[in-house]
Amino acid sequence: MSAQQMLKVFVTRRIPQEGMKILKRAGMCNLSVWDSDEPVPRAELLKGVAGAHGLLCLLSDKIDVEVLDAAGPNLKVISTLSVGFDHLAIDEIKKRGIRVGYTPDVLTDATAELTVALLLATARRLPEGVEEVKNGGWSTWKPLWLCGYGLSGSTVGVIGLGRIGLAIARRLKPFGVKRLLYTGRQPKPQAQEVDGEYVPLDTLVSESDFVVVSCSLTPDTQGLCDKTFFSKMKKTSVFINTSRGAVVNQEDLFEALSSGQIAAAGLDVTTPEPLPTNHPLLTLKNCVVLPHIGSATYSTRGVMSELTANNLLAGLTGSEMPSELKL
Ligand SMILES: O=CC(=O)O
Repeated sequence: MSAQQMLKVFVTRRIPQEGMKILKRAGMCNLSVWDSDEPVPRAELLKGVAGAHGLLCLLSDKIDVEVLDAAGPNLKVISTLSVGFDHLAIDEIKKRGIRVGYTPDVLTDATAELTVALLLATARRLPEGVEEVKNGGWSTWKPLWLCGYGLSGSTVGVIGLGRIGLAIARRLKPFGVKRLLYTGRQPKPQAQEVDGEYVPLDTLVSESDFVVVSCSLTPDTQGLCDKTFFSKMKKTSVFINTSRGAVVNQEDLFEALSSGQIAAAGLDVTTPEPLPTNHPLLTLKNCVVLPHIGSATYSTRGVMSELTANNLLAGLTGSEMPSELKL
């Protein structure tokens, strides 16, 4: 391709080299990269995207009308290095005939694994235990010290039995889970594999010992876990969220945790991200907060970046994408 024919692509962050290699090797992109581990400032995003044919972005980049306008009519494809797409103004993107690539499947195992790790860490109070060892709080073996809750014989409720929800359920069942409840828009045939019982949300919330949120963020799920939701949970139950922070009303969660309405919470996602270090949730021993690392294994992030690059190239050439979001 001649220099004039090269297609302009803006990449909003330094991404794993696997993906960059694919983009460079394709020889059709005039690449402009925000070459940093930190998010691109809004002004730089608006500047960088101007005239672009392709945009490779992250879940922390809000791609709204302003960005689409700044890009202008050349923009053919947006490829996000994430399975979630709540950061994209989908209606507007669709209206403009822009295609969207995303990264389902390749991060399912890593995210499910992290969810299990967070659930166990929260339920068995691992961060508190580690802290006590370091600060001298470990005086002797005590029968009731640092007791938590176990999965064996428990009821687990999964909100959203999609790819990741099912992968979480599959991993939790062998711990001796007695009942596996789930909710969602409709019953899923694949729930059979984990003996999943499709129940109304209220039943799931009130009967589960562990409530695991694994749904996508939509207008229907925004703020779903609020005061009323937490008031229906058992006092001994544990709440886990590895989907999106905005599914939870954090003030109501703080109240539920600090009043003893629920036993504990483990969050890999918050609003905002990062959660300010003076946030009330961080003062609670029964709240374990992780910095949105669900898919963070070296290999998963490598494969995600490859898929993101291949989606982008397919969008630029008008061919079939490995993972296109149906708009
Ligand atoms: O949250 C992570 C993702 O959407 O990929």
